[in-house]
Amino acid sequence: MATRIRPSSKRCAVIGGSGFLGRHLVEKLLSKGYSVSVFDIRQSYELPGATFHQGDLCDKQALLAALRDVTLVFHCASPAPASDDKALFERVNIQGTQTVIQACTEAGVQKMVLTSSASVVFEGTDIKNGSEDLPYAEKPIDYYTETKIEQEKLVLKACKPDHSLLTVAIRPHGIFGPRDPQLVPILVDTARRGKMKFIIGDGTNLVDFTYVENVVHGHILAAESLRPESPICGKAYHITNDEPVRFWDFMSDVLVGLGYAAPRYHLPYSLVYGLALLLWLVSLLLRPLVAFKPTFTPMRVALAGTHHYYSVSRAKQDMGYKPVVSLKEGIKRTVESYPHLRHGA
Ligand SMILES: NC(=O)C1=CN([C@@H]2O[C@H](COP(=O)(O)OP(=O)(O)OC[C@H]3O[C@@H](n4cnc5c(N)ncnc54)[C@H](O)[C@@H]3O)[C@@H](O)[C@H]2O)C=CC1
Ligand SMILES: CC(C)CCC[C@@H](C)[C@H]1CC[C@H]2C3=C(CC[C@]12C)[C@@]1(C)CCC(=O)C[C@@H]1CC3
Repeated sequence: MATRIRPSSKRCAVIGGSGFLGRHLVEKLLSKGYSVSVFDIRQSYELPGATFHQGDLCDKQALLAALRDVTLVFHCASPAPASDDKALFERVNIQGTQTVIQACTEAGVQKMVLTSSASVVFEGTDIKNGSEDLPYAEKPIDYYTETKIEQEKLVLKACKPDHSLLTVAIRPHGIFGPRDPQLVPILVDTARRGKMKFIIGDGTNLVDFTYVENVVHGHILAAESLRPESPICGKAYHITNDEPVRFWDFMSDVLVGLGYAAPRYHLPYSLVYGLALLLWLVSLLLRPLVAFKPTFTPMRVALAGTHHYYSVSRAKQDMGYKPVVSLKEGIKRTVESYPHLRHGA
């Protein structure tokens, strides 16, 4: 009689593994002895121990090929928030995530860890030490957030009481670190265009920025804690640096570290928000004729001018989470990793 080989519990898949967070996750998993199947619409690197599967996560057959013998799936794929493309967000984050869940079920995957976002509860107004009990945003600040909410609901609902599939969602906030394609490059681009002179509001608003290795650590802890009897099944967890910082101090540290001047002049929050909203509406109306993307979108202004930091007590209690890299060290490593973005480079 043929014996069925049990898939190894150290064989996992990272959907979105070519991205910023995905690649850091793949590297850490490999260093911990996992073998990794990387699934993404693009291949951005090669690594021993990682097998690449290029495909769209909306394509179940392509996913099934990548999930063969896999027991654990990390789903960290999403279109970039800056794409501002409603149809794309819906197709990838909602329908695509449904397809990922179906593929996991058909392939016999036992555990799934979703990268959600702390922004699923953010409506553009202050959140101070917010817990996971806050309700989902009724008026999310953009399409990206709207679809991240639906995505998280789908994944948490897919957690099966018969334990055939266990799921958990990680909600990071403001991820930064080497190879980040968003935060530092946008900041530097804005500074190079002479637009980082202003502080939106009084500059005292506290925000979470999370070093990428802490986000990776939270994901792996969640995966390794996900067992039928575990309290984390079907739940969402904030993962941050647990060191809320003034938004404008963080921006200034990165800018000054790279040789640029820190912003100095204050502008009233409501004025900048109103202007950003107006500009966004104009860009929407003109979209068929000219494509221009404002730097100061209403979403970025809201993120830059309000308090939004989150409690990680639940992750500490249920999975023993503790950040592994401090904010200061994270900023240092990040600044050092971008020599080409230094002033004058
Ligand atoms: N960067 C941040 O500050 C935060 C990010 N997140 C979440 O973390 C996750 C990872 O984000 P990042 O690494 O920053 O983004 P990223 O853009 O670097 O990575 C996303 C990856 O998903 C892939 N992808 C997109 N559509 C796909 C599709 N249809 N099929 C297969 N692959 C597809 C992309 O090619 C890319 O490699 C996302 O789910 C994002 O929503 C959550 C909170 C904060
Ligand atoms: C032009 C400046 C006012 C701001 C430049 C920095 C911003 C590009 C970033 C500051 C906070 C970041 C952030 C995200 C993207 C990059 C920033 C807006 C997210 C929207 C990424 C996706 C998420 O899930 C939430 C993040 C919140 C913080």
